[in-house]
Amino acid sequence: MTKTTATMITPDSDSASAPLILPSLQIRELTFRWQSRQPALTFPDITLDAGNHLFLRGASGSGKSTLLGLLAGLNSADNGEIRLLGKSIGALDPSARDRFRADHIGVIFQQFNLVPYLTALANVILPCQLSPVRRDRISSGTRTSDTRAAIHAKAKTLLTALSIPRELHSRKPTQLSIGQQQRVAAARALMGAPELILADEPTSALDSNNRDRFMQLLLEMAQQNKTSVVFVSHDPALAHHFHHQIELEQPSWLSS
Ligand SMILES: Nc1ncnc2c1ncn2[C@@H]1O[C@H](COP(=O)(O)OP(=O)(O)OP(=O)(O)O)[C@@H](O)[C@H]1O
Repeated sequence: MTKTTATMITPDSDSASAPLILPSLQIRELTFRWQSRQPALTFPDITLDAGNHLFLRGASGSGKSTLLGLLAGLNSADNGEIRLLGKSIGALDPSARDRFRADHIGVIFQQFNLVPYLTALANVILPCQLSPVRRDRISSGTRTSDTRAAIHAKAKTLLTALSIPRELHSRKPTQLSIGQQQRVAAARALMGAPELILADEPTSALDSNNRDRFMQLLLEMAQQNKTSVVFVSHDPALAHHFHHQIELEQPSWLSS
């Protein structure tokens, strides 16, 4: 594991010398201001290669969730650039950004954001209903011509691999424990093998045994899919699971 504060930015994807495998994530000179009178949050330059896993930590208020929101395209940067899979997301209009997120990014939120009226299985299938790209990745990787059956089978396999037994697949999220809800959220993020998973403190409600087991399962499955992971937590005990780590510094106006 290396502690990374900044790495080299690779050439523009549009140029003739662009590498065949683009980094999952490139950030350059990024700043964001929640309110016009508030000083800007500034973020280190980062390059994360495809399939690598990055642990993003820092004190409360250092901007971890803000950065994840910028990467997910939920907010737009004031300055600087974010490239995901070689594409500058600031150049996309809001609907193209939503489409890009649905096709290429799995998100695990702090509160999991499972749809309460859908079963665990239906929650996991959801990304394939929102994205033909993720749907096609599953149907092209199977021998059956029945896409719906292939998607259901994949969702069940993922849930089972994440230790959600079959008898719980038809339960609604409120009928599951916090740890089970979290693993359903992880299965949903992994569905259709997105190139990047963004996870915001999904282990904060777990004891240390369940936390370590969850980390192992999530990162093993991401590795199988060659999915990059950016994982936010304030807990340094998780750092050893990752290829790289970055610590965000608390803004001086918060520490004074
Ligand atoms: N919606 C918002 N409106 C205004 N300011 C905000 C908003 N969200 C966050 N901030 C401010 O931006 C800064 C960074 O917040 P952020 O939530 O990104 O930090 P964090 O590192 O994720 O913190 P924590 O570990 O406590 O979750 C903080 O000073 C916070 O008060």
